[in-house]
Amino acid sequence: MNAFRIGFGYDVHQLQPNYEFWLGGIKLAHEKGAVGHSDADVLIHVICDALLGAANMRDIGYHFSDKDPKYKGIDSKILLAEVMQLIRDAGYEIGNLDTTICLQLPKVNPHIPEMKACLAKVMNISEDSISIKATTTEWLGFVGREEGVSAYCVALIYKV
Ligand SMILES: Nc1ccn([C@@H]2O[C@H](COP(=O)(O)O)[C@@H](O)[C@H]2O)c(=O)n1
Ligand SMILES: C[C@@]1(CO)OP(=O)(O)OP(=O)(O)OC[C@H]1O
Repeated sequence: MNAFRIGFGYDVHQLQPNYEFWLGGIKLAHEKGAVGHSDADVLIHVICDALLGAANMRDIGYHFSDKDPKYKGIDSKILLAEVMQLIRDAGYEIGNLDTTICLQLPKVNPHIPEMKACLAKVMNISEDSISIKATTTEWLGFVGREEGVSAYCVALIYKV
């Protein structure tokens, strides 16, 4: 049975002062931002990894190397659009995505509708296909110490 395939993504980025905080395609106002070679949008990165994993097409760093100056500071929405092209070129469409952001502060719930609208537009899928959830880690670990943000995504894709 090859019609439906699932994929999983996990990623972490450091949080530091004087960096922008891009998450789910939008910029959050916060005293810390995410550090990476790209804009460090951890939610988009896990979506890319889950989709690539579902299609058995390696991972985000395989396609967009963090050693390549071409990707320095790049808007992760551009990478997501390229991943969607790879997935569709291989004959797949998205079933649904379910994601969890692990972040102590700030609260992201008020921003989730805007993130969903943004991602749905980039991916050309319905907002109903994208679930975004958030949790703190109750002040425990690197997330709890506000040293970093992590995220998880599971994705279902199917052959069209
Ligand atoms: N950065 C975050 C973290 C959590 N939320 C929302 O708050 C709820 C309670 O968080 P717990 O970690 O105490 O379970 C959580 O279910 C989310 O709805 C958030 O918006 N932003
Ligand atoms: C996105 C890429 C490329 O700019 O860089 P980062 O922003 O460092 O992100 P990460 O998830 O660590 O690795 C994937 C890289 O391909």
